[in-house]
Amino acid sequence: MKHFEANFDGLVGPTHNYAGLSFGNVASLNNAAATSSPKDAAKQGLQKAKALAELGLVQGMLAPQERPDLHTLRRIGFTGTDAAILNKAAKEAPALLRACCSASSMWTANAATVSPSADTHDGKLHFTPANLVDKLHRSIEPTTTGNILQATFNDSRFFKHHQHLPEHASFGDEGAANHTRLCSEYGHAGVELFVYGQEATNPQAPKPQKFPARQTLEASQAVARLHQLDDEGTVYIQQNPDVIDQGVFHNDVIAVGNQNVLFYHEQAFLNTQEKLAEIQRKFGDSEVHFIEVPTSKVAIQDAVKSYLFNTQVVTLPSGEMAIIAPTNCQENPAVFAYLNELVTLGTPIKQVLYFDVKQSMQNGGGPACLRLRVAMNQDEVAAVNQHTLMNDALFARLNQWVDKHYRDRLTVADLADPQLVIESRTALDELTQIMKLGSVYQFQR
Ligand SMILES: N=C(N)NCCC[C@H](NC(=O)CCC(=O)O)C(=O)O
Repeated sequence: MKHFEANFDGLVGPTHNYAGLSFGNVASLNNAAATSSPKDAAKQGLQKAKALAELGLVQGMLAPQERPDLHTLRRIGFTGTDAAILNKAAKEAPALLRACCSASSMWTANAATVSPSADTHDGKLHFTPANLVDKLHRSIEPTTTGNILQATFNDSRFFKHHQHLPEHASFGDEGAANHTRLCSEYGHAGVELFVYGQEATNPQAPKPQKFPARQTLEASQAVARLHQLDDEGTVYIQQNPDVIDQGVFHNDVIAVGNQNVLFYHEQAFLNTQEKLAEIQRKFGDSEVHFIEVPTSKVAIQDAVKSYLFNTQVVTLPSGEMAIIAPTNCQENPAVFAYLNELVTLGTPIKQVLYFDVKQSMQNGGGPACLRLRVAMNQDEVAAVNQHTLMNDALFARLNQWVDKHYRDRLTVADLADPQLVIESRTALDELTQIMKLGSVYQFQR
C-alpha cells in the first residue's frame, strides 16, 4: 500500500485584511491597518499549492470561512438588517467588528491536529479542530472548521472527527502549528511531538512573561487521548518561554519536522537534550536527523522576520527532501546564507524552493501556516472528497472564481461595507458547489 503526506492549504477568504488582531504576533501588529489585496493573497496561496501538486505531492484545499461573521455579531447583541448591524458595530465596537471579519482561517496549520491511522489504536485518521481560544477572532473558527473538515474527509470508515476542546484557557489549543510527526515512512507508526507553551494547572511551571502562550500541555494531552495515541509514540515538549516573548507565538515559527528530520532553532525548546534523547528512543533504531540552527548563524529576530522555520519540509517522489520557503528568506542575508549552506550539509534536505506568500506573511503566516498536513494511505486518499484535491482543472477554476469575486484592495474601513457581506456569501456559495462541500456555512443552513 502506498502512503503519502498530503498538504491541505487554506484558500484565502474574500475579507483578507490587516487588522492587528494578534498580540504576540509581530507581523500582525506591525502591519495593522495596512491595505491588503485579497485577490493577490488568494492567488499567491493557489500558486504555492499548485506548485506542490506539480512536484508530485498530494495537495488539497480547505475552504475559507464566512466573514464578516454576522452570526457572532448577532450573538453579542447587534440587531437589525445586516447593513444596520455592520454600521452599528463599526461605530460602537470597531474592534469587535474587526475580529468578526478576519480571514484567519486561511492558516490551516491552526485548523486542527491530525493523527494518521498508522499511529492510532482504532486505525482511523483522527481530526480535532483547534479551539483557538487565545484570540477572539480565531475563537469563532472551530465549529465551521469542523464542518469543512467533515465535508472534505467525509467517509466515517476512515476518518474520525472530534469536537474541539472545551473553550477555556486551560485547554488553549492551536492545532497542528504546535504538533509535528516524525516517522521512518509515512505509513509506519510515528512519534507525534506536541509542543506547548504553558501548563495551565501548574502555576509554578515556566511560562512567558510578555506575550501569551497559546497552547497548554493539558490541551495537547487531551488531543493525544482523543486520538488514541500510545505513550510510546508521543513526546510532550515545552516551548522556550523566552522565544514566545520574542514573537514565536507558535512552535512552527521555530521548528518543523518531516519523516526522520527535525529542523529547529537551538533556542526553540526547554530541556532540549533530554527531549531529543526521548524522541530518538521512541523513534527506534534508525537515526533521526536533528538539524539544529545555532543563534550564531540565525538570531531569533531573523527567524521571526524571515520565517525560516515556517517552511514546509517535504519529501519529493525521488525520496529527497525539499524546503518550501517564503521569498522573505531570500531577502534576509543571514537566513539566505544558512539555507544555501543547509543543502550542502549531507542531510536529507537537498533543495530550497521559494514562494512569494507576502500577503499572508504580513499577518504572520508563512508557507507552513497555510497548510494542514494529513498523512494518508492510498485508500484514505481515495476516500477524500476528490473535488478538494488540486489539479490543473481545480487550479484554473479557483483562479477564475477569485477573479470574479475578490477585491483587489481592502482596508479596515471597508469591513463595514454591506456589499462585502453579499460578495463574500455569493463567492462562498459558489465555492461549496465547486468543491461539493454541501451546506457548511451558517448562512446556508
Ligand atoms: N504559525 C501558524 N501556524 N499560523 C499563523 C497564524 C497567524 C495569525 N495571524 C492573524 O490572525 C493576524 C490577523 C490580523 O491581525 O489581521 C495568528 O496570529 O493566529
